Amino acid sequence: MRITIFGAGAIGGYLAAKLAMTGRVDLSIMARGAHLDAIKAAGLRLIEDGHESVVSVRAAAQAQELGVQDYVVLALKAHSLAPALDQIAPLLGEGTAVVTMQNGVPWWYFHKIGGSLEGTRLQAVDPGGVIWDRLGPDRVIGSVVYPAAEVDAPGLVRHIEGKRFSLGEPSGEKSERVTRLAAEMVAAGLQVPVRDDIRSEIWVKLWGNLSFNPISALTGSTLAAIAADEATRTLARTMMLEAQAIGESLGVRFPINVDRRIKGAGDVGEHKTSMLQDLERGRPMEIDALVTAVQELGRLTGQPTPAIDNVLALVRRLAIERGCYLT
Ligand SMILES: NC(=O)C1=CN([C@@H]2O[C@H](COP(=O)(O)OP(=O)(O)OC[C@H]3O[C@@H](n4cnc5c(N)ncnc54)[C@H](OP(=O)(O)O)[C@@H]3O)[C@@H](O)[C@H]2O)C=CC1
Ligand SMILES: CC(C)(CO)C(=O)C(=O)O
Repeated sequence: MRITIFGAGAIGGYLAAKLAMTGRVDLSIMARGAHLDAIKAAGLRLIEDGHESVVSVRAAAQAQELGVQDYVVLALKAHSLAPALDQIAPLLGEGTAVVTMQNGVPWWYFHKIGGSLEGTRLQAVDPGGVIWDRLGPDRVIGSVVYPAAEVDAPGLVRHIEGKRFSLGEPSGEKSERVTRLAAEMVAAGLQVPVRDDIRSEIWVKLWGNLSFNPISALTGSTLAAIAADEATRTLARTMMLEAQAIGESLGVRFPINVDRRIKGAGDVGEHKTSMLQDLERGRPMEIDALVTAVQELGRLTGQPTPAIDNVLALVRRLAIERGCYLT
């Protein structure tokens, strides 16, 4: 099985190291800059459970060096995907599956959903529909990423916690391609449930991200602090209820209530969200996939989003001022 992980940063690097350790798959990664140089020179290093491992993995800057794959795992930040399309193209053959491992609303959301919105392209995550046109939604396997990881230094990934990567076809079908990939990831020690309704799980993760992430970036607060402060907790809750109405109007089943989801986010503790970390490091923030896309879904479904609109206006402005917003 030929697998390329495109964007082997925190999550892609963690997954690559775990898969490489099994020796069961023909694995490659696409990386760039000092990270690529370090992996080529000394292997991919992973710190997990206090133990450092080094794995040898084929690493490339140009997809032509790797050729057509069975699976391409996209572990880029959402805003990095459109600029990478030319680089991804040589990896794709007729039967190549593409696994999208991004937080937020995925660009393929309205593929095989049925109903009047079938085939709708989301401008917030796929301006002009170029990702849809170039990758093709039929290739897609969706996912929800639960592990937390960071790149500590070029070539060095630190796993923080979590081993679950849920997978699911947009159609809900338990296809051979999704079950085969899940089996390889399970063999690598990961927890990989195959879902028949991946969109509902995307929403539960998104629920926290669309509210806690921008509030944390605006306030500099951790998840625990936002959940403990009555005013910020109420703001997060209001945003989440707006999002829940949108999701439910799209047929999503929320398996838990909003207060349980807030408690779950708060229980993560004194942890800075990825959006706050990106702001502090001067890196592009995933605002459009996590927040703007939800606003767009609100417009599409006729659901009002006043709290989301206000927080989005502020966090986008902050990101522009700090040079952390990619348009
Ligand atoms: N980190 C985490 O704990 C979690 C992350 N997620 C989600 O997973 C996704 C990935 O996040 P994360 O792993 O943190 O992101 P990272 O920034 O750590 O990794 C992305 C990697 O892709 C590389 N990249 C981007 N464009 C290209 C390109 N054209 N060619 C080669 N390499 C490229 C980046 O390089 P460069 O650094 O040079 O830009 C970087 O190494 C995001 O959607 C995130 O929200 C979800 C759950 C937890
Ligand atoms: C920690 C968490 C769950 C915040 O909602 C997250 O996914 C992120 O930081 O992006």
